[in-house]
Amino acid sequence: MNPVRPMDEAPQWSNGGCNGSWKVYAHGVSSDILAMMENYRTDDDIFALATPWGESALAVVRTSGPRAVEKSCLMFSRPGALRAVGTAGLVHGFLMDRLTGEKVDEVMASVYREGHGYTGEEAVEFSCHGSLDGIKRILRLCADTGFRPASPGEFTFRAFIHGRMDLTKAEAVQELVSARSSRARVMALDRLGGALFSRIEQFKQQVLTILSGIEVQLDYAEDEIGGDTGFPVGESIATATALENLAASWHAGQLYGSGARVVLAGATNAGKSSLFNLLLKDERAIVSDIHGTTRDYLEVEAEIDGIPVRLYDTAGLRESADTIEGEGMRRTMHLMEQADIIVLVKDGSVEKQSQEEYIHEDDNRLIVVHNKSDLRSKPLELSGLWISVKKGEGISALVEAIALRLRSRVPENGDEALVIESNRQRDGLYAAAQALRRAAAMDASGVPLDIVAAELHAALRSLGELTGEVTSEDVLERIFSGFCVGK
Ligand SMILES: Nc1nc2c(c(=O)[nH]1)N(C=O)[C@@H](CNc1ccc(C(=O)N[C@@H](CCC(=O)O)C(=O)O)cc1)CN2
Ligand SMILES: Nc1nc2c(ncn2[C@@H]2O[C@H](COP(=O)(O)OP(=O)(O)OP(=O)(O)O)[C@@H](O)[C@H]2O)c(=O)[nH]1
Ligand SMILES: [Mg+2]
Repeated sequence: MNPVRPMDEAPQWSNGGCNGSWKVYAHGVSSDILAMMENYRTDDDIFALATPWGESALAVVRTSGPRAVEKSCLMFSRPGALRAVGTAGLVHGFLMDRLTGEKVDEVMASVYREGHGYTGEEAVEFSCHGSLDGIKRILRLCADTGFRPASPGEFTFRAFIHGRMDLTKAEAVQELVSARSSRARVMALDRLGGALFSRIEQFKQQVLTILSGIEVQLDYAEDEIGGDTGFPVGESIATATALENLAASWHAGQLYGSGARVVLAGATNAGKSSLFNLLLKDERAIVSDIHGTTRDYLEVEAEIDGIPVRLYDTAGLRESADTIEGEGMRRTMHLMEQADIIVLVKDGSVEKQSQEEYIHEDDNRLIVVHNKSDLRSKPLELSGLWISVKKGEGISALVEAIALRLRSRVPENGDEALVIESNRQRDGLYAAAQALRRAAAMDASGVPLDIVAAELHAALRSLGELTGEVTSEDVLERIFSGFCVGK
């Protein structure tokens, strides 16, 4: 066994950040759904590091559960002061190891009583000094005191179970944490504030109105055959269209939330690495006049005109017998396959380009740029943009072209101001819209109203699943397991 362990190795009950996979097994829990859920229960007390695993000014260790205050008292120097807190309050004191009498850290404890705070159950948060060893010690103290390490998203899960938020708000919490652009953050904050929830409630009301109109007819006109059923086709189609518009906002949500892949590719020596450096305003990539300088690709997170992008500098494409260069080119081809935009950089100072056989110029993801315009007295009348990385010319036009191309891939979502990000929400909205369209089509072809009504119930169910009013354990597991531990 290697006795040397890196100081920053995450302790066993921390996943070292987001998207870890803790497995904690439930034994006998309250409601039906909870009983089915493997990793989440609400009858015990949980703890987690809520801040990143790393040295920091402060670190927050949070706890929650029916006996969180009582348990916290066991490891706090001023249990009386903790117990005396009303609905919520802040107490200064020391974390102590009861068994050894050891003073573990000086902290501020935030106390929330049942019915208050984020989770809506008893909770105590400790703001500690952010040293790695200190954090490790505090997490061990929590475990020794009888708290259980939280699963990903378990605090938010509890907030949902205790009715503090619906599923659209819970999803917004994680979308807010992982927002990669200010637009994505603002949109997530909007959803956290209930904008999406209210919109869905409005849709539900519309469907309910249609449904109640039908049910009146079902009750009173059972023996009437044929004729106008009075099904509101116009309203149904209008609601379906509005649902589809909101669903289509997913594309914008993805663009601003997850971003796009922009790959710089082309012949060797064209100036890809030079352009990469210029766009990042940082000498990240090696530049030289030797063909085949870049071999391993470079990858950097950037923002282009408010859109988060992952920018790649790749190995140049040319005929080469060098096996390492060949591997680099194979990786370039792979990145090009996955790209949202390929900026094809050509050396504008030479006639014959080596990349031509590797790239289909009719690919609609392609933006062609001719570099080194400074070496030509008059640029050739070629399609594509002319730039000079050396002189910094044409760069803003290129950036604009990239942003424009990315935005053009996002369909219009009517006058819908809301934007969604989650695939689940998109699918649910489309499902509801389809049910409404089916209902309208059925009515038009003379299908009996009670069968038409079943489609409207299906639409309501899809909408109810979005807020979590109707749910199943696997939906909940899927949503919360994608969260950070500690959120
Ligand atoms: N320390 C800390 N900061 C945090 C969180 C947290 O859990 N703890 N949050 C977690 O993500 C977010 C804030 N979410 C929260 C939501 C409600 C309440 C709360 O105590 N509500 C009061 C009502 C407040 C009011 O009336 O304005 C209550 O329930 O009594 C606290 C945090 C971001 N910052
Ligand atoms: N005159 C001129 N030279 C440039 C310009 N841009 C890049 N160069 C030069 O062209 C050479 C190749 O640049 P790189 O950025 O390394 O080219 P690359 O496309 O990354 O090449 P590989 O990594 O080999 O595929 C270097 O000597 C650069 O200084 C430009 O706009 N004008
Ligand atoms: Mg290069």
